[in-house]
Amino acid sequence: MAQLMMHRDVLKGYHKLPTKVQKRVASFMDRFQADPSDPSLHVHKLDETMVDSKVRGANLPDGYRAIIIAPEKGDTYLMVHIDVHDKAYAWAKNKRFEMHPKTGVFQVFDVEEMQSAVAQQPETFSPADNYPLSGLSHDNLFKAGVPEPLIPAVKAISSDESLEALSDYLPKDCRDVLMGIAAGMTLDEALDEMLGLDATPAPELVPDGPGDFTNVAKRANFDLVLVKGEEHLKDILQASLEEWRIFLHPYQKKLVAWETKGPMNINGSAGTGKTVCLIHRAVHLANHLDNPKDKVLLTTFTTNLSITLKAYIRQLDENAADCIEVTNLHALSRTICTRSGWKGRIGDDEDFDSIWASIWVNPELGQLPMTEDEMVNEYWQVIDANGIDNEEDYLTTVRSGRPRISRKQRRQAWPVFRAFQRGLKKRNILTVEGAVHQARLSVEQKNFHKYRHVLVDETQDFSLEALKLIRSLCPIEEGFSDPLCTVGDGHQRIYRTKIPMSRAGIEIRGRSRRLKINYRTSEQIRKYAQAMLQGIEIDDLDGGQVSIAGDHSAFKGPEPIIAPCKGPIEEAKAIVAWVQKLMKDYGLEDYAICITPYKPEIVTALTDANLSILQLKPREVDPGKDEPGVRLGTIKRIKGLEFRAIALACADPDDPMNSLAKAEILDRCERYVAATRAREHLLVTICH
Ligand SMILES: Nc1ncnc2c1ncn2[C@@H]1O[C@H](COP(=O)(O)OP(=O)(O)OP(=O)(O)O)[C@@H](O)[C@H]1O
Repeated sequence: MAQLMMHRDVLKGYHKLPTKVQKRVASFMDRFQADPSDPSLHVHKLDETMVDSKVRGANLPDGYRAIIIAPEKGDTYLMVHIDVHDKAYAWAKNKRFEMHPKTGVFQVFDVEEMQSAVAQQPETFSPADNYPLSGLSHDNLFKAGVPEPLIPAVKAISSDESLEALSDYLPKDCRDVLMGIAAGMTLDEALDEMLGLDATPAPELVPDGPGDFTNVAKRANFDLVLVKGEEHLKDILQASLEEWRIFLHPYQKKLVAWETKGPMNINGSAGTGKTVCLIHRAVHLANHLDNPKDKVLLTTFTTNLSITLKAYIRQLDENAADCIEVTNLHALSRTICTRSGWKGRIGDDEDFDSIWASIWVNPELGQLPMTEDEMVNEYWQVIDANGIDNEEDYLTTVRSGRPRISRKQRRQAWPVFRAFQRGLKKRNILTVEGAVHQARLSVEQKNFHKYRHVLVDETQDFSLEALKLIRSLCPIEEGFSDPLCTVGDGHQRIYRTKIPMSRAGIEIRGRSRRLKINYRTSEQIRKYAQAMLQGIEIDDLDGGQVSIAGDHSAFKGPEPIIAPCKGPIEEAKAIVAWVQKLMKDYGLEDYAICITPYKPEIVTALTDANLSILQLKPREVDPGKDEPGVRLGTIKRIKGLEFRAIALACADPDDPMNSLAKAEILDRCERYVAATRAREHLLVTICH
């Protein structure tokens, strides 16, 4: 029986096709797979007009045509395009559709188009000295996945500008590998890190010639999915096509199924598909559980993200979802404490203020080594965050990122901290971190079970205690495979200073991998956001530094707009004008636009302009297209969300955006997080 694979672009454009065409394509699937030569399907050769003789046309209603690529070997066919007759054939005319004989990746390319792009390169692109791509031989370019007919054109690339300009004409796999090499990787490193491919792929992964599409699904495939029939097509398309469910990058696929003996880590800048990887991995592990009683834990730092993940897991695989517990760290800690017999509650600011107040008025309070405010800060940042409950641990703890204090000062401070902890105990309350600490002790004392697999998102924001809790919940001592997978990004740490995972006994050395292709944000916004953190050493979550070499976005877009404004009224006006332009000129819906942080002047100006608004509340899901309104949210609230357009309202003279070099690292990272929520459009208002 024949197989029919569909291209990502066909599926992406499916809902825009006339209903009659959609219906015919759906019924076509089953009939074609039963007999591709069935004359009622009207599939015909187009030899004379097409550069590639494998191209076939299939008649659809209303003058539409599907472009189908027939194999030269095997019986796997590819449906790669649908449009009205003339447009469909014009699209296919000069293209070639081939499996790369070395990398085994399916590629679509147009030699003529590439050659004319090379000829039209501006003279301002002067060749760089010792440009890494210039040194590559014909054979190595072929090994890098460049299609043979494009090699002469690629040999003409001699600067980053030229690579960037020609990247739109290269198949994306070889674009990614070439970008890796241009950023300083060796060819083998680039194949591994940009594509997830071994330098010498296993023989079964290499096609038997460029026209052999057999086993495409098992290879490093970006864009093709095997559609088993009409029902399967419906399932793939659901309400709208969610590309992340169907089309993983080959490197993401590799990480999803990577079998490890110990904890593994995935890092990558914002928007590189870490969470997508984690969701797929959770489902993959749930589908391979040996014991039906075993459970997978998927946890996050923020409540908002855990709500989103729960929905995504169900969307991906209903059955697997039953074996996956999705919860955020604090809810998890509370559950463990309660199930282990604790009957208290988590305190709030009022409780804590009243305990501190009782300490400051105690006549026996000795001399303080710092101000009261500094003492309170020290408690939350050091004692609470590290789960310290005795003086010796406080004297020896590493206080990274905190102002220096002597051992004598620590000794003087400890009785105050002990008094605070006694105050908590007397009232039978825990701090949030205290609950994490109690939870860890409960698990270590075997009052709560371990999970078969644990997966963690937003690990960069976990405290040492939280990391220790995670460590205690996964079966590392038992020697089970894939005990823990952590995901995080040092660029996005907005709650605390860095803590190497090894300090919590989580050893990821040799099992840490980095994703480099940004799917969310245009290249222009990615570069702008990255520059906001220039000069800051970004860690790999384990005490090392990350390299952003080779990082790039999957698509391009307009440059971010920087608007200097004199005061909040002018800022609000600039934002309203920008929102109106996006809606009028780019057809953006109001719910696809978000303003952060927001101020009363902005709310008034939007309302006066008859624009509806929706304030994003903590712990409530963004209703998306179901509820209109320009979104307004704090930076912390919009972490984990994404929008087609973001306005970062930073015109207040005190906003860190106006003096980035002097700003606190956490503030800079917050602004990085906000900017990278934007897919296509970014407006930044700054102080004039
Ligand atoms: N293989 C893929 N194909 C298409 N889209 C993808 C793919 N992987 C991820 N995406 C999309 O890219 C966006 C970012 O993905 P994701 O949230 O997983 O990234 P992330 O690295 O976790 O981001 P952040 O750290 O900023 O939260 C999402 O819209 C997601 O659907």
